[in-house]
Amino acid sequence: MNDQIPVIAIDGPSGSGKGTISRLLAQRLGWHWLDSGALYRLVALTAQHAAVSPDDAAALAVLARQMRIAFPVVEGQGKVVLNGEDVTSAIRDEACGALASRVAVLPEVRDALLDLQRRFRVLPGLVADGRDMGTVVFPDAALKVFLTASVSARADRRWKQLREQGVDANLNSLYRDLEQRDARDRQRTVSPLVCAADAVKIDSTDLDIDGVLGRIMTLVLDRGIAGS
Ligand SMILES: Nc1ncnc2c1ncn2[C@@H]1O[C@H](COP(=O)(O)OP(=O)(O)OP(=O)(O)O)[C@@H](O)[C@H]1O
Ligand SMILES: Nc1ccn([C@H]2C[C@H](O)[C@@H](COP(=O)(O)O)O2)c(=O)n1
Repeated sequence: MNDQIPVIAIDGPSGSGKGTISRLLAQRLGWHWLDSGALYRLVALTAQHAAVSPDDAAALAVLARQMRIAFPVVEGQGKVVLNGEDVTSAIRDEACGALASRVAVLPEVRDALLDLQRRFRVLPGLVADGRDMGTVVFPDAALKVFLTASVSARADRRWKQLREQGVDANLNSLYRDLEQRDARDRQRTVSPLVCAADAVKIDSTDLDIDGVLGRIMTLVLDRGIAGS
């Protein structure tokens, strides 16, 4: 039974910093990391490659179950490999994120990814980030964090992130995209983005990355979830 293996669930809206914080936290603890959003992005990319409609729930679920995924670390960089192809950059573009948000509303797709996500729970522990880590996938997580930030702060961060990658993005359209994505993630009927009743809410609007990480590490140590 792997329910003895500790999980820290970090949920929140797009751009709140879940991925950055979870990766750093997993590194700090020496635990595994699950970026569940990457799985939905991989379904979206697979659907695009196979010319499957984002509304064809049954076909998408079949694709989701057939995906061969690996997360190797190459020269210190985490990579995402889908059916033998390096798709690390391809899954990160805004169009793929928007399509992922669409396929993620489908219960058949969510169901197809459930066991896959739970298989990441291996010793010594797992930091899992997404929208429903604390509510659906790991409801028994030792610590649940709901990370938020204002839409303006998130749009600004995304704009800077894209600029660093050499992508010329428009701040207003990023703001609108985030609002749309938030609405879809919060309003879907299955596993909507909600703060679990037993989650600790952290608003990172006025906190830097070290500030957020420091707060979570304090919770981890106070609760005796990990040694250091
Ligand atoms: N507290 C913070 N202060 C400033 N910048 C931050 C903070 N947290 C994250 N960032 C930056 O914001 C950007 C978005 O963060 P990240 O990709 O981790 O968000 P996310 O919630 O995982 O988004 P998504 O759900 O869309 O994958 C990154 O460039 C990251 O470095
Ligand atoms: N546990 C999850 C993770 C992600 N999604 C959906 C919602 C997002 O719009 C999309 C991409 O996620 P991101 O990489 O931006 O974190 O996937 C979800 O529904 N449940």
